[in-house]
Amino acid sequence: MFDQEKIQQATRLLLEGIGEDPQREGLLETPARVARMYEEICGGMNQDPAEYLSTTFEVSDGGMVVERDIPFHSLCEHHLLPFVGKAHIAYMPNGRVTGLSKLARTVEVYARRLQLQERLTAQVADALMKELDAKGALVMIEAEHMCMSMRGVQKPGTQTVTLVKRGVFETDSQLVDDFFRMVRR
Ligand SMILES: Nc1nc2c(ncn2[C@@H]2O[C@H](COP(=O)(O)OP(=O)(O)OP(=O)(O)O)[C@@H](O)[C@H]2O)c(=O)[nH]1
Ligand SMILES: [Zn+2]
Repeated sequence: MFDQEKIQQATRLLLEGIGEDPQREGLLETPARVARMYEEICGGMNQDPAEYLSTTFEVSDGGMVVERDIPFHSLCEHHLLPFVGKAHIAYMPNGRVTGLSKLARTVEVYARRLQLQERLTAQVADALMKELDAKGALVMIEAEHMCMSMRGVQKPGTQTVTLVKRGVFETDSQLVDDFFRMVRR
């Protein structure tokens, strides 16, 4: 359950911790804004992708489906800073396909949580396998982590690329080559 009051208290403490005065005019509403913001950007925590992926349509001869360049933002669980990028999804249907928007919605469900990029990538692939009973799924995510850009090692522009293959994509390298051609144009 999302606790708006706790986030507000924590935000006031955070402001004090960095030497700010939570009572100054510009900051008075900040705890409430931050609480609303977290409820929004962590809104995937109470969602299950099955809710979306249950919308399916029959196909008799379904080839690979690729949705590329799905923009997303998530929060790294180590620093609570955003990581931002694009997800590319492929799956091999098993008699049924889902609605195109549902692939992007599945990314949203898992991105709107505290995450590791590797886990996000695997969770999307596993959801497609389970909920669509797909013959295979492949998810590639490219993202820039603000915790590497704004602080710490300070390497803005660095892209982290993660890839998870399930089912037929684990054994059929031709399919994986096709995916890369489709994603890279
Ligand atoms: N594998 C993985 N690591 C991540 C992700 N997001 C952030 N990290 C890393 O998590 C690590 C945490 O390392 P720590 O040494 O515990 O924390 P830190 O002292 O803040 O690390 P630096 O970022 O190197 O300053 C860092 O190397 C981050 O780059 C992610 O999605 N996946
Ligand atoms: Zn981080």
